[in-house]
Amino acid sequence: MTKVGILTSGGDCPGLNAVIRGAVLKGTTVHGQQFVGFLDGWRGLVEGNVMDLDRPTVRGLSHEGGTILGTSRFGPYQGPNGGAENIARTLDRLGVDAVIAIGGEGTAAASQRLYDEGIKIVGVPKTIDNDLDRTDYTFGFDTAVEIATEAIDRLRTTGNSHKRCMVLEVMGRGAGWIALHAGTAGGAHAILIPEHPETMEQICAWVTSVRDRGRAPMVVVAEGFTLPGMTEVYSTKGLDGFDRPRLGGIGEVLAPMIEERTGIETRATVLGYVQRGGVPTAFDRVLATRLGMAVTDLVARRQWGNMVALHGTDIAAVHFDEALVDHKRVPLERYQEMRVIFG
Ligand SMILES: Nc1ncnc2c1ncn2[C@@H]1O[C@H](COP(=O)(O)OP(=O)(O)O)[C@@H](O)[C@H]1O
Ligand SMILES: O=P(O)(O)OC[C@H]1O[C@](O)(COP(=O)(O)O)[C@@H](O)[C@@H]1O
Ligand SMILES: [Mg+2]
Repeated sequence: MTKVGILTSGGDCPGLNAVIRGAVLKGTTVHGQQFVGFLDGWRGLVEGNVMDLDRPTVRGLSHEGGTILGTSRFGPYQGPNGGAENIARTLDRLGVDAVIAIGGEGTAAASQRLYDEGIKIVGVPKTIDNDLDRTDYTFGFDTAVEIATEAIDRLRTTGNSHKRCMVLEVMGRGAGWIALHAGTAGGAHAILIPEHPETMEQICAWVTSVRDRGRAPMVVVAEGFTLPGMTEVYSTKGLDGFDRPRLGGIGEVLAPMIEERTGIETRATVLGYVQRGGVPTAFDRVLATRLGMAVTDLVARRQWGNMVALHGTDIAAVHFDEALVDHKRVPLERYQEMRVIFG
């Protein structure tokens, strides 16, 4: 019987538990596989820290946010027990034949490296920002868009009451998908994303034209947005575990600038981690469940070095290295499609 170890790595997002449940249910019933979970991402694999995963453990999990396995930004090459050789020994000791790594581009890069060094590993793509290439959507993104859209709807009523300009900052480090989708759904008057800088003059022109029609302007900005002339993303919170700037706060920077230049009272709201917490939407549960089920097929077929992906409505297999060539950013045409109705 094949024993499979599952781990969740990198930032969490709603749907991770549904992947775990999908994998355990299909893996045990269809492929006769047995499962354990590595605790806290790669750390559990490196340190050999596992929990059993069987049918009762995953009961009712698909609607639960977060990950029952825990996650971290610990890397598989970190520490005295890190590296492919040590990991192979640990897997041997635990009787684990294969690894399923659920994570984003960092996790996929680490998985690719381990695969190159002989570890039997497959993956499931995860990113709240929806910026992993070679998969149409990632689970968690739809939930984040839903939460951000509700925030826009709520900010709109208070903005209207006070005739204020409301700025909502959402996640999106290098890709503005959450801002674009939530801003579109919520009817924002301007959507600002990392891929396409806009000048302060243009932003204020949109805001002013909305006010001149007697409406309260709504601006949605992704945390990775930069104004022309800014050489770095806005960050005041130091670096994360992988030496990237911790983002957040560009909305608070823009609000007083808009107020000063337009004379319109402006308030900023940073949505932050609310976007990543709680119950996944039905769409995300379905996607996560299907990906979890499909990744057990990769194990059964011994398609090491691949991750599952959504292509249209089908689940496909994609090599880690193919998925890592590019980030999936918002194309200019896709942004311009909405930009024509800003203001
Ligand atoms: N190129 C790499 N080689 C080895 N390990 C990596 C690499 N990139 C990321 N990692 C490890 O994988 C962890 C997860 O990656 P990270 O980018 O934080 O999350 P995500 O998988 O969500 O993108 C990182 O904290 C790091 O320890
Ligand atoms: O504070 P943390 O956990 O590092 O996460 C914050 C960052 O992770 C993100 O949510 C993106 O992560 P993923 O795309 O890997 O899900 C960014 O939008 C945000 O800047
Ligand atoms: Mg990453």
